[in-house]
Parts: sequence; C-alpha cells; structure tokens
Amino acid sequence: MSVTTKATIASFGGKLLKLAHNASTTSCEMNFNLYLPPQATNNPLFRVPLLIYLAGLTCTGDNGAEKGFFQHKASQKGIAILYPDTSPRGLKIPGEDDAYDFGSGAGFYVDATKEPWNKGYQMYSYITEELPRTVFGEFKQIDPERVSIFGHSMGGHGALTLVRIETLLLLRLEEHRLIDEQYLRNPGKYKSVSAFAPISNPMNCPWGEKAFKGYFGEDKTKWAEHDATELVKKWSGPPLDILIDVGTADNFYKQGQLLPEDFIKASEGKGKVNVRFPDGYDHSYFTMASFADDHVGHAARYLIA
Ligand SMILES: N[C@@H](CCC(=O)N[C@@H](CSC=O)C(=O)NCC(=O)O)C(=O)O
Repeated sequence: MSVTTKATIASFGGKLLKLAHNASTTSCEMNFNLYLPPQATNNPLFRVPLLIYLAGLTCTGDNGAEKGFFQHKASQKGIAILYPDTSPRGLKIPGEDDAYDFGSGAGFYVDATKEPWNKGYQMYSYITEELPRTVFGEFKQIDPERVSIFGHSMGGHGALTLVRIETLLLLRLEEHRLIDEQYLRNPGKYKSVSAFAPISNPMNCPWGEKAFKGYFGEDKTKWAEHDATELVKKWSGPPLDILIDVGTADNFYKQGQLLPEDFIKASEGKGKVNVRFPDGYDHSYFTMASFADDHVGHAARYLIA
C-alpha cells in the first residue's frame, strides 16, 4: 500500500509528484502522478477536491501532467489532479506489447474477464477503488468526498463509462431497496465528468471492438456495460451536465473511432450534453492544452461550493 515518491516538481505554485505503488488489482508496480495545488496544506480543516484525468492509448500518467496544461486552472481553483497510468506494465502476457491499441498502454478502464488478460488487466477496479484508496490514505490534504473525472480518447471513454456505471449501479441498488441512506445522499461517485475526443460508442468502432473482444470475449451484453452510448440510453437520473470537445481536424474522429454523434443522439432529452466541435483542432495534446481551463472549470463548478 505504501507510496514511493520518485520526483517532486514545482508547478503553478503547487507540486507535481511522480509516485509509484504496488497494486494488487493490476499485479504490478503502477506509476502515477499527483498534482497538489498551493491550497493543499496540512490543515485538516481545509482539504482540496480531486480531479482524475484518464489518458488515452499509448499514454502513461505523464502525458496529461506534462502536456495537458491542467495545472494552470487547478492551481487557481485549489484542485488536486490525479494522473494514473493506462494499463498494468510488464506482466509478461504473450502479445502484451505487440500493438498500441491493446495490452500495454491500452487497458480501456475495464476489468478483463477473458484469460490471460483477467490476471492483471483490472483497470476499472484499479481506477475506481485501489488507486483512490491509496491516494486518500497517503494524502490527507485531499477530500475523498469531492471527486470528479475527465479524460481523453480512450480515457474519455473511461471517464464517461466509469461515471455512468457507478451511478447506474447505485440506481439499480436503489430499485431493489438495498441502498442505504448514505448512498441516497450521494448517488454518484463522481461529482462531474467531461471528455476530450472520447471513444463514445466503442462497441461500434475498430478500437473498441478489438479491445472488448480481447478483454471480454464475444458476449456483447458485457460490451454494452462499458459503452457510454449504451449506458446513456438507459439513463433516467437527474439531468446530465457533460462537456465534450471533439476537434474538426481530429483524424480519429474522421476515421470513425470516436462516434460522438451516437452519444449526442442517445443522450437527447437527458440534460445538458454540451458537445463542441472546435474548428481545426486535432486529436493531440495541443487541443487539451487549448481547452484545459474549460474542463477544469467545469469540474470546479461541482467540486467547489
Ligand atoms: N500511435 C498511434 C496513435 C496513438 C495516439 O494518438 N494516442 C493518443 C490517444 S488515442 C486514444 O486513446 C495520445 O494521446 N497519444 C499520446 C500523445 O502524447 O499524443 C498511431 O500511430 O495511430
């Protein structure tokens, strides 16, 4: 459970920590980054909220921390940012490092059920349970009750599905009258969600089909549990408020990997799903950096009273 600090880097008046811990869900050491804003002090009466950034294919926790420019607004607002890795590393599973879109760097934020990937490719459990538990245990400056999530591409899919699955699960419990009073007061694990160029309907794009077939096998009901478009179709909770940016010059959008229109259609009448198509922006971190303040600001509206 203990966390090793590999580097401490000053950033926008706060600190970017490069950290590592041994994770049981992923069966390996996991690196991650944590940005602590200047407001994160040791005063137990003042804790800062947390925003989790899920990165895309081929990334580690470094891409967002170094190129996303999220720390600028997070420093102003007093928000910590957690930058996890995108998969387990070095599990020695045959084929693990063969492709950029499956295996290492491509965990898709799911718990694999198919062998041999089910041995450590448990990124859903890692991101929703083990990593936050580790961070909250180690960094008392962070408030576990105020957490939001956002992400890019595969990480946008992760953000949209982790937030929905958590909430839908709680609603299902409520339907069966198994829910306790605390859950009724906190019907969602995350306070808000936003995404850059998310893989919005993975069941129907080549990246998602490959990943879901590899991690789950052929059972498409399982695929649907991790598909943002399928999940939002079932949404019957309070009005949504989601910010999404997809640049018009995004090659992966043009190739049909992102399918934001499917998500827009499925979320009609379910609240404010603000999908913007900024002209000329591509799939790269230049886009994230350009709209970073908007996305951190979106989370800040929910994290800071
Ligand atoms: N190598 C691949 C492209 C990989 C790529 O573009 N990855 C994106 C995320 S794509 C969806 O999840 C990324 O963020 N890369 C890291 C970066 O710093 O830009 C190919 O050749 O097509």
